[in-house]
This record gives sequence, C-alpha cells and structure tokens, in this order.
Amino acid sequence: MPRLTLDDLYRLRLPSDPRLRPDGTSVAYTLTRADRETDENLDEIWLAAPGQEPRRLATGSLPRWSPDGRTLAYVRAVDGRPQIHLLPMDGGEPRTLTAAPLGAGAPVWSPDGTRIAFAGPYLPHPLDPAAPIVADRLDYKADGPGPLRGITTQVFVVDAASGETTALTGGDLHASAPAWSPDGGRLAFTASMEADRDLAPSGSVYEVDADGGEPKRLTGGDVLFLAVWQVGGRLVAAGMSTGATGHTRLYAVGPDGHEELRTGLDRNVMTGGPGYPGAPPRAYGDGLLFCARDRGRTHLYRFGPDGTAKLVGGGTEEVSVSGVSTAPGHYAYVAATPYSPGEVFLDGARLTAHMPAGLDLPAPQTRVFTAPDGTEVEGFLLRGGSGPGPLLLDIHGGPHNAWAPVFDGVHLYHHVLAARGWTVLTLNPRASDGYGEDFYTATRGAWGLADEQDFLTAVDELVADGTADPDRLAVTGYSYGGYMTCWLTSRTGRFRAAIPGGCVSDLTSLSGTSDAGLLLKTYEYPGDTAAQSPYTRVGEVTTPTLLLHGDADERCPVGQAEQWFAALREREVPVRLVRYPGGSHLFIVSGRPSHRYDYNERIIAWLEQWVSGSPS
Ligand SMILES: CSCC[C@H](NC=O)C(=O)N[C@@H](CC(C)C)C(=O)N[C@@H](Cc1ccccc1)C(=O)O
Repeated sequence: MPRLTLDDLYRLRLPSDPRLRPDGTSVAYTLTRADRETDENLDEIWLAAPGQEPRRLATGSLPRWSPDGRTLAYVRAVDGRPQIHLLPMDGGEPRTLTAAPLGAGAPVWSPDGTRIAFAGPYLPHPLDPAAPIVADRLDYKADGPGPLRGITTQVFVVDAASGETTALTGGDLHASAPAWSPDGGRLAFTASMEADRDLAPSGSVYEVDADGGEPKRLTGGDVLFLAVWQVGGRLVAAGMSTGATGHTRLYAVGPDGHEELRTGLDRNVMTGGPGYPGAPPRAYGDGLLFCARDRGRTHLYRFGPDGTAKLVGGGTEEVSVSGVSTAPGHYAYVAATPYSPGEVFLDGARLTAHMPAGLDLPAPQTRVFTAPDGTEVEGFLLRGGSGPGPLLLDIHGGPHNAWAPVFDGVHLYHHVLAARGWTVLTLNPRASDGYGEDFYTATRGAWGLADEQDFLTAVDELVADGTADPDRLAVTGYSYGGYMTCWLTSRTGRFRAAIPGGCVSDLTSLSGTSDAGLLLKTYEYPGDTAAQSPYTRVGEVTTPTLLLHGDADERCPVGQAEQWFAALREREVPVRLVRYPGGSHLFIVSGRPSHRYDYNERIIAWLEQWVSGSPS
C-alpha cells in the first residue's frame, strides 16, 4: 500500500461539528477540504445516515436543525461575510436569511422554531481600513481578526420568516454564542463587561430577555466563565479559576448563581476549538455527555444524576472526539483515530469513510519515559525503520495542548519522514493536558526550566536503546513547541537541525506584543522572564535553524522569530526565516492550503539538508 505524501493534503476530507436531526435518524456535519485551485479551505454541509451513502447538501458550515427537523440553518459567505441560510429538507433551494453588515455567527434556533439567535460582530459605523488604529486597552487585537478597530460581539435575534434582525445587547463587550431558555423567553451568554477586563481576566454568565432589555448577571467572582449552553432544561457553563492556570470545569448556572458539576475526574473538560478537540456538553437521558482529555486522548463521558462520570463507548482507546450531538436515545460525534483525522459516528457506529482508502498509515507506539526527578512522561513513536536511525522530536504547543496517537491532517511530515526511515517522537511533557491538574500546571513560572529534562530524557533513552542515532537528531515544534525548540538549541548542541514554528524566543517582548500577553505573563510565566526566555542564551546556539512563522500572527508575533533569526545570522549560524503572508497563529491548521503544504515541505527539506545520511 502507498505511503502518505504531501499531495494527500488535497485529498483529505475533515468532518466536524456533527448535528443529529431531532428524530435521531441522520447527522448533518461540516466537511472541509483543501482546494488546490482556489487555495482555500472549502466547507460543505453533508448528511450521513445509517445504511446510506453520505451526501452533500450545500456549501457552508455550522449546520443547525430546526426543532421540527424540517429545516437546516447554516452559514455561508455572501460578499465575503458569513450569513445565515435556511435549507428546507423536504426539497427546494436554500434561502439567505440574514444580511448582517459584518456577518453572522452560528445559528441557534429558538425552541419554537420561529426565531434564530446568533453572536456576531458589530460596529456602529462603516469600517474604514485606512483609519488610524487607536488602543486604550490591551484587548485591541486578536489573532485571526487582527486589530479589532472598535468592533464588538453582540447577541442578535432574527425572525426565521421575515429575516428581521434585532440586537439584544450593545456596548463594550464580546458575547459568546447565546443559549435559549426552554420557554424561549430569554437568552444566556457569557461576556465580560468590566471596564478594565484587559487587566484582570473575567467572564460571567448573563441572561437577557428575548425581546430586549438590560442583561442580568447570573454569576461572578471566582470563576472565569468561557461559554454557556442550554443542556436538558438547565444552563451549563464552562469555566476556569480566575486565580491561576488550571483545568476547565463545568458548572450548573441558575438565577441564584453557579455550582460545579463535580465529575470526579482529575481531567480537563474539553469544549472544543481550533487545535483542541472536544465538544460542548449535551443532554443525554437523565444526564449529560461531555468531553475530557485523558493522556492526550479526548474521550466522551456521561455525567449521570448520581454525580459520576463514565466513559461512553469504551471502544478503541486511541481516539480523539471532537464535536458531539444528541437526540433522545441517540448520540453522534466525530472521532479521529490512528487511521483517520475524523469520521462521523452515530451511537458508536461509524457512518462515514472520508479518509482516502489504501494508505499505509503505521500506528504510533506508546512509550513512557522517566525524568530525573521521577516524573513519568508519555510519548508516541512513529517508527520509520529498525535500528538506530534519524530521530525528529516534535513538541506540541500550549503548553497545555497534547499529542494523541491519532492521525491529524496538519503534521503530514510525520508520515512522510517515517516512510523515509525517520522515527518521529511526539512527547507529552509536564504541562501537557490529560495527566491531572498538578501535571498541567507544573511549568507555571518555570517555562523551559521545568520541562527541558522531559525532552532530553526521552531522546537519551531512545539513543540508549538503539532507536535513535545520536548523530542524526532533530527537533521541531509549533507555538509553545517553537518556544521549546529555541530553548533546547540554546542549551544543547546535540540536535543537527531545528525548526521552530510560530515560535516564542523572548517572553519579555511577548508579554507586550501578544494578544494574550498579559494572560500569559500572569498565568503561565510569572516571575523571571529572562530566566524563562530562550533569547537570554541565544549566543550559545549552533544548530542550523529554519524559522517558519505566520506573518499576521498576533498570538506569537513574527518579531519573536525575527529576533532569533537576526541573533543567529549575526553569528553566522545557518538560519532561514520563512514568513507566511496573512498567516495567523493557526495558519498551519486553517490557513491557505499552499502555506500548509509549504510548511510541511520545508520541514522535510531542512531535515534532509542538515541531518546527514538521513535515508532519502
Ligand atoms: C493564558 S493564555 C492561553 C494561551 C494559549 N495556551 C494554550 O495552552 C496559547 O495560545 N498558547 C500558545 C503558546 C503561547 C502563546 C506561548 C500555543 O501553544 N498555542 C496553541 C495554538 C495552536 C493550536 C493548534 C495548532 C497550531 C497552534 C497550541 O499549539 O496549543
């Protein structure tokens, strides 16, 4: 069987955001593919049902069933702005429902199906791209959108028949996706309305009358609420401590405040986002379904009225669930496995096979390494051959992300290198997600200082056991992984090649230039930023280094790579900087296909250039 090649980037199809029809008979979902001609990632709405071939319904994303299951709302761009459309499922053409000046967000049907709510961008005047950009607070920009220019995010309600749209909120806030009350009389959302929220992170659950009025604050204080949903007749919100980095938890929210839903799991609740699998909580029977990450894998759990959480399905352990939807007696989800970046499942049975057939995708082997301080760290080895060979250490970001032993459509170079005889080690060092909250917070205030030993221990063990050739070691990583790549090459010369992607080199400048700068400094790396910055010892780097960076990255601004590039070039260390025009921090996940292809291709080329003798 053929091994994967980079051209498979254009053959991959990624399902996401599954939505069960209210009668449980079929699942609508978004299917995304990279289009070579337009150099865009194209989204389509598909429908899958037991015993039927999945079929395409429309161009668009974010499918949402009307309560009677007869209409599918979804979002599609009109003149470059996402607008809500309605597709009658008994036949006929879709209808454009909204004409929001800056676009509409995910549709949320009212319980009676007569209205649709959404959170969307708002500006009280026409947007002038040439106008000066004025900032009075730190939250003046965001990775992806860039400078916000005064745009806020408000809650809107649109009449499903007439399209008449009303803003329910206004003012200086960024509302989350809204959630209807069971009687359709109110909408809940999360936001922070504090004037100095840029200095002290906060987020509360609010409720506003569906016919307008002043939002009422339902929560406050010790929990930073991130999102809220209507789950089985009650509000359930996701939140985290306002005091320090930690796990995300679920809370029941009512008119008198909030109460944690204690799952008994020392695991991070995963509600889903770019690069982070998971899904919002969903009603299921007399309990709810939620996702949590366990040892890098994201699983589906059922939280029952008895207050316990039990694994759902319990099938293959090597799975990452992203996207969950329920209907009475049924549940649907998308799951990645070692052989597919994602397929749609209904009640545990696979409905789709979007992964190109016939590819030889070796499954990674799980290994556990023990650091000098006794900490055990788990990793996954994609073996390219037997006997000592070239080894690529690939470091995930976050630092609270995590690798899982599943196939993803981002790091295609893993399989290309393995086919050429490389071994790829994806390691979950301390701070990785899925190993308990103490492990998750173990690098706070000690970036690099605490986790360096985990990486070097794993590499040393693989050299000692004959897996890795000590003269053919290489390191790469993105975001925090890029930070760690810089850090390791400033402390050891053992790597023959290094590729920091979306990197961080100087925590002091990062604090003032990242869109999350103050959060990072407060929650992640308080204390001595110089001691935690790779740049402090950049003068010791000798490893040929390729820097890959999104030119419009506002999370880790491109200056982080430029500083590293200049410092190495001045000392004539072989170095190259590649900037991707328009690329945000997430460009390797959702950026231009040609940029994603180029990112993978350059990694392979740099490794083969500088790791002599690597089998080609
Ligand atoms: C307290 S602010 C939260 C920052 C957030 N942390 C997540 O764990 C974050 O953005 N971290 C960055 C690194 C940091 C800016 C130094 C990061 O590593 N980002 C993500 C982004 C990403 C995800 C998937 C694919 C590409 C990039 C990550 O890698 O986990």
